[in-house]
Amino acid sequence: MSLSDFEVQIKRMEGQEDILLPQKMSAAASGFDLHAAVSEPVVLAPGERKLIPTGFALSMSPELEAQIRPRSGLAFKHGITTLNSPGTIDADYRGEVKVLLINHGQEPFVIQRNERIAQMVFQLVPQIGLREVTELTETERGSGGFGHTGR
Ligand SMILES: O=c1ccn([C@H]2C[C@H](O)[C@@H](COP(=O)(O)OP(=O)(O)OP(=O)(O)O)O2)c(=O)[nH]1
Ligand SMILES: [Mg+2]
Repeated sequence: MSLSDFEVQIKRMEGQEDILLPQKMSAAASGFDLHAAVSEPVVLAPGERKLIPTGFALSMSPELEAQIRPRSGLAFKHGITTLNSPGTIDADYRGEVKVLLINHGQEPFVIQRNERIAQMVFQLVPQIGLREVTELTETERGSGGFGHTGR
């Protein structure tokens, strides 16, 4: 199997010639790190959320999706995470990819242009057909959930 089984097209937004494109930081990293395409430094106050542009848009085949996930280092050190984690980039979305960051930390956090703010992981999406029925198959678990097997 080749190293790139799928080609995803990426297009810079206008005026973003200097923005770093998503980048894998190690050979087998699962995510491409995403860079902030802010025109000037952006401050996230404690508790504040902001939509941060990345400077690019994507085109991929319908069998794929991209997930926007937090970087654990930012989460651990600064309480910075993605609010809608994992964010969903639909295969047919052609707008700019954006990252919804929230500051769960105690200190203001400054985002600089081209800083790595999140990561993007591509996933296969099985094509599912939903079929309505009146009876579901029986299982041992049945409707037990939400901790019914204990803590
Ligand atoms: O973190 C994210 C999440 C979403 N999107 C873009 C791509 C995605 O395809 C689109 C819609 O996202 P989603 O389906 O999560 O949001 P929605 O509230 O259901 O909006 P819509 O009604 O447009 O589907 O917004 C991003 O750029 N970043
Ligand atoms: Mg949606």
